[in-house]
Amino acid sequence: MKVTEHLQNATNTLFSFEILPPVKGTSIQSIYQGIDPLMEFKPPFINVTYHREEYVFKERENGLLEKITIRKRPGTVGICSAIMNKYHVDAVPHIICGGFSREETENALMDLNFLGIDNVLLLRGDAVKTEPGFRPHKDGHSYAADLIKQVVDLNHGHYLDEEMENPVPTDFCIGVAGYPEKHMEAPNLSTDLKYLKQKVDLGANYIITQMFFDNQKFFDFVKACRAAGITVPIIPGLKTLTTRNQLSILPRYFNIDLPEDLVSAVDACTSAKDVKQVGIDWTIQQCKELMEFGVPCLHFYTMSKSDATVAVAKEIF
Ligand SMILES: NC(=O)C1=CN([C@@H]2O[C@H](COP(=O)(O)OP(=O)(O)OC[C@H]3O[C@@H](n4cnc5c(N)ncnc54)[C@H](O)[C@@H]3O)[C@@H](O)[C@H]2O)C=CC1
Ligand SMILES: Nc1nc(=O)c2c([nH]1)NC[C@@H]1CN(c3ccc(C(=O)N[C@@H](CCC(=O)O)C(=O)O)cc3)CN21
Repeated sequence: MKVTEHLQNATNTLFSFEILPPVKGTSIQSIYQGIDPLMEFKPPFINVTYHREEYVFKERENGLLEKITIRKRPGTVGICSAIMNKYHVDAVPHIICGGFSREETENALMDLNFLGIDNVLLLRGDAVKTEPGFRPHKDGHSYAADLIKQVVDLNHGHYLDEEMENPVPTDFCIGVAGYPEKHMEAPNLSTDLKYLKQKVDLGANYIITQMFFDNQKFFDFVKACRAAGITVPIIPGLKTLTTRNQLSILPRYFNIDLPEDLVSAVDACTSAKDVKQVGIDWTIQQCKELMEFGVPCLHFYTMSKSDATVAVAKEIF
């Protein structure tokens, strides 16, 4: 079932979460271990991130370094299928532009279609860590908007090969990312919002936001979206702060601010356990306010570690 149908049918705030494929060489059990403890909160859908190739440098016998391209975390399509089979909930694969040609993307979409997966979250993807900025694949897309066009085309039965006879159209429900504190590369929030509106106008059915720790930022964002004519559901994305290091990691990776009260509460902690509890309590408070605001769903970035999200969900759902 489509995410938008889950949202329409819901009588209460929904719970959903996101996992990432484990590194190559790990068993599927490691995924189930991250999901099992969260199933009691009845997620109607689970997101699975998509990962492009990365570069590693291996030293050769002659001492020179060899640049090798690997995909550390393949398997999104297979994991989505496994999740749907095992838990009977919907899986939402992320599809990214970076690192993939249009043809490779179409092939992944075919597999999803054959597997009965009718949801996708369409993203541009991050820059490769060793590169200064995002570089599109030579036969791929530069922006999430272009990927949306490709999926909408397929939904209308238009494949890359225009000469196909009577191709069967797909029927994907399309999610996209939104940034309450603007995307790190956007010159300002209103320009970012203009591109978000473009994604919705092209066919995105709902928005999931980047994590934020100050609910006011989310409330203002929803208001700005509505004022800009964006009418689709907006799902808040939440991450529980679990370590002191994240005070500097999260702002740097995700271009977000951490509220002063949260930072002082973490500063006052004397153990790692205390820090985690502060993070959990903060997310619980965020969830309560967001529910009061009337969000359709609370989406958790668990990144396959379920314990903090379990602690939050126990208080909320
Ligand atoms: N790996 C994952 O599963 C997830 C990744 N992300 C990350 O979110 C980031 C960006 O993805 P999206 O939001 O989908 O990208 P996007 O293509 O919507 O936007 C990327 C940037 O380009 C700008 N932009 C958009 N359209 C433009 C246009 N037509 N002309 C000029 N500028 C334009 C935006 O303002 C933004 O700064 C990436 O860093 C992605 O990896 C977000 C959520 C999950
Ligand atoms: N720009 C961007 N890229 C992403 O891949 C991404 C987003 N935003 N926002 C939504 C989700 C949330 N994502 C993530 C990714 C990692 C952590 C995380 O907890 N990272 C570790 C540090 C990782 C490291 O050191 O490599 C942490 O301890 O916070 C959280 C959310 C992935 N997604």
